[in-house]
Amino acid sequence: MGMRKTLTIAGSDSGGGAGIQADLKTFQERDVFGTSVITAITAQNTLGVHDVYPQTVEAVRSQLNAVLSDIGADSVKTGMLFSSELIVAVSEIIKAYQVPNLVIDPVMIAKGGASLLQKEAILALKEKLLPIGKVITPNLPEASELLNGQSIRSVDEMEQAAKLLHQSGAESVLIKGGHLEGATSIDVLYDQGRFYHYEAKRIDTKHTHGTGCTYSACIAAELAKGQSLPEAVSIAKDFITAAITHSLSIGEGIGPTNHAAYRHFVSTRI
Ligand SMILES: Nc1ncnc2c1ncn2[C@@H]1O[C@H](COP(=O)(O)OP(=O)(O)O)[C@@H](O)[C@H]1O
Ligand SMILES: Cc1ncc(COP(=O)(O)O)c(N)n1
Repeated sequence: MGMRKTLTIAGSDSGGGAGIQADLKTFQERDVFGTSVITAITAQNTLGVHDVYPQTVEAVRSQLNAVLSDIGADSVKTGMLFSSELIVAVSEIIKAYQVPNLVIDPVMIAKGGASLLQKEAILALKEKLLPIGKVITPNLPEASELLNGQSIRSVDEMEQAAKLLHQSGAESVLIKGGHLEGATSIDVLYDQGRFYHYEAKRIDTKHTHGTGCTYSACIAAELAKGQSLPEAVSIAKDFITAAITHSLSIGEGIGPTNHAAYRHFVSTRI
């Protein structure tokens, strides 16, 4: 059958820990062939985002057509999409090529506080992208934002929020609990009318740059290889937990996760 292919549509992180760079490193680790469409170039390091240079709609369309007209994709993930015009263009092309297994990571704000999605683009994300996705993977602030500011402070509230996001058009919803407190970090998946919990020991580290990107990239890679969504999330949870456990103290700020850690796997799941 040949190698499975996964496409990332995201922003470039010059610091190498998040965005396109995290995605391609993850695809390589998970044994899928990675392709990329760059929506924006960020000048970024572990201390924060210096500048954002969004690409034109034409540049994004052209990259998408180049990849999909020839190579194709068994799955795709979206990360930083920046504006509603880019979201509309990406949605139209994914739909036209009938690309399967769309994983939407609704990236909004970088850990240092820089905006990676314009406020007015949230509506386009909800109306155009959400309905064609297989799964959306918000962290807690992103899930709140998608639900018009509703607060989410517990696993019960994560379940309610996941159901609400499903009702608003997402096929399946994975809410990540990294921003909660407690001895463990719990993610909640709502898929086909069922809830799944993914729990791992909370690791005491500040080096979590690129966790969300890496997690969603791994889910997309596993879907490309034919795993069911609950199984893909389970593998990705192990992958991200190992990557955080062995995260890297690179730079002066929030260092990146270690994409190679899963290869030297240490079981950290509960
Ligand atoms: N300190 C931590 N220890 C263990 N797992 C974590 C930690 N922080 C985040 N995670 C996990 O990393 C993944 C990304 O979560 P999160 O930090 O919520 O997303 P984002 O990077 O999009 O803000 C989730 O599986 C979450 O549970
Ligand atoms: C280009 C780009 N995309 C996404 C993120 C978010 O990263 P995280 O996974 O830490 O939320 C980032 N900092 N830069």
